[in-house]
Amino acid sequence: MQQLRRNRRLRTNEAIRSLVREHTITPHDFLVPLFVVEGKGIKEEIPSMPGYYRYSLDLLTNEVKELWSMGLKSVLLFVKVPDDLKDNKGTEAINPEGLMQRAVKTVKEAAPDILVMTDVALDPYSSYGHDGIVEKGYIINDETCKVLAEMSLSHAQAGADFVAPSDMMDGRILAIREVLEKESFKQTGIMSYSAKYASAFYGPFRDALDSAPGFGDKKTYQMDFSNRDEAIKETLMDIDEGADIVMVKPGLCYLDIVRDVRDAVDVPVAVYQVSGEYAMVKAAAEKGWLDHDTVMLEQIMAFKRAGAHIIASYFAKDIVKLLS
Ligand SMILES: NCC(=O)CCC(=O)O
Ligand SMILES: [Mg+2]
Repeated sequence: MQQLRRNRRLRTNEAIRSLVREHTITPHDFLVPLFVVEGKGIKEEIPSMPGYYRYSLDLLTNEVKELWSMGLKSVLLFVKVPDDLKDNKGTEAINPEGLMQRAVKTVKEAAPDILVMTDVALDPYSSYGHDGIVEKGYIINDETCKVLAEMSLSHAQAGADFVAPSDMMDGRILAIREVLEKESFKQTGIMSYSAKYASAFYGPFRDALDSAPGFGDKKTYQMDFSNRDEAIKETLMDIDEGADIVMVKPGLCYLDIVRDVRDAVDVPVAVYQVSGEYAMVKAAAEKGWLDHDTVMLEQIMAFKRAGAHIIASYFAKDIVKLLS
């Protein structure tokens, strides 16, 4: 029989390949994580994240302007808190003059139309390096939610457009939503880290913020990486509690979860390509074992294919430079 269908006709050259391409990457896909420190004139490279930096507020301004000029219109802020300001309750997290609150204002001054999201979790503020208040070695849930709600309100008052709770306490989305509604921050959004797994891929990030847990691990609140169905339960509960955007984290090992969530929900889905994923590519490329740019592109495209609407990635600038 004569062969009538030949799939390779659609791969003949770049023109036809681009004509039939199912997914594309644009600067609008990205949420750019930014690490902020106290001080002046600081742009320090994170040792386990080559090419990624912590900025003091004065230098953050230039970075934000550059992102904006590249078409990167959304940032996600993290702060590195000095040790002497850490305690069990994360008191510094709700200081209206705290580093996060000042960072929000700095970013908005540098680029007034940029979308500012703030990390909401106690770990950078916790003397134990945990995402909640510790009592007898256990991270207590409901008391922690109250602090997270106060913290979210404080970020909204500083000008944050979205708060992004990354802690995995039960019921924190509802606690945050109620406080924001009551205090007339009805327009402030919540991007929930809904399905966040207890992962060793967060290692370099904990170096970046000096936020590694001082005892134990995070398995009593973050998800077990053996579980798939549980991600849907977590995600649907957060949507019921008022989450505007949901997230799966980490990224590459969890593409099945990204697709499951995308098929199950009617809100935008974000994925977080975490520090360890970034570090692996950088390290292999440095050794000459992988081609940095094509591997980076292939991974980012995998997130789009899996169904992510939003990609939080340390590669955002690299990608935009490569595509332009
Ligand atoms: N809440 C942020 C993290 O837990 C870690 C992110 C990363 O490893 O990039
Ligand atoms: Mg949950």
